[in-house]
Amino acid sequence: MSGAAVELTGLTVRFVSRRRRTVAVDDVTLRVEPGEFVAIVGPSGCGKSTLLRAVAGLVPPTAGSVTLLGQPVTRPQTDIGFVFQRPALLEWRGARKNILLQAEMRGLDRAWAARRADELIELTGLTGFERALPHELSGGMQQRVALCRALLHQPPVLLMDEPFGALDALTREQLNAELNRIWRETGTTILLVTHSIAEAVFLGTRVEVMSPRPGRIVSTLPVDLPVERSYAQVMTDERFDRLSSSIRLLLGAGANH
Ligand SMILES: Nc1ncnc2c1ncn2[C@@H]1O[C@H](COP(=O)(O)OP(=O)(O)OP(=O)(O)O)[C@@H](O)[C@H]1O
Repeated sequence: MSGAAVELTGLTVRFVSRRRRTVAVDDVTLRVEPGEFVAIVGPSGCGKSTLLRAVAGLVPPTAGSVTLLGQPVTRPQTDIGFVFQRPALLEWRGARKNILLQAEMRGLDRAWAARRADELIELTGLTGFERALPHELSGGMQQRVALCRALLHQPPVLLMDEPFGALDALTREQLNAELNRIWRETGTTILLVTHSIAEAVFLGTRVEVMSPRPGRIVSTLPVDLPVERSYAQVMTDERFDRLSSSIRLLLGAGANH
């Protein structure tokens, strides 16, 4: 079927080494429409990162298939954006130059890339810190730089693997609110892996809950909250409580197996 931003069909990923065989992802079928924000939660080691890596073409499926914008994924995908838990910035380059690295690697038009970098710097509140080196930036600001770098080439799909896991709770909330705005303003399709139930519900248009390894999708929960979200509003919304409790229950139930 065409039209999906990402489509996984019976995706299974098995790792085989001399010592062990691990089924990291087991028969996952998932369709993500353009513009959706899908949050993926699951117990540690259940295969969430492997699933994202399969979408990026960094891990080949053992069985099943992955398509990105209707095309089969058979090699590392260069059009997508990827944000990891650690920002992985070059220590000797300022914020703006770290963002522009993406343009240099892709040979993008320099004037276009410079304008785009400035837009993103403004969008993420980094104005005034363009020349600051990574060690002069807070963890939250470093992650903003990584986000700008991932968005520079206007990827249709952004993969995020626990991007705010290393940040303190307040910075995390602030970045969640910013990510909600960036997602709305750019229309990017986002797949986010997170350990935080609150983050998943706050950001997602739906939450996919995975089982302990071998990772399967045990439940899909649509998030029936307005597209534009503020923490203060969402945290007091009874739909947030209801969804969070359901997810907690599903994760707890899974842990007993
Ligand atoms: N390249 C690899 N080679 C062998 N085994 C791997 C490889 N990558 C992941 N695994 C194994 O696959 C399983 C799933 O790992 P993965 O990192 O996808 O889980 P996760 O849900 O993202 O974990 P966490 O939440 O702790 O980050 C783990 O048992 C892991 O040891």
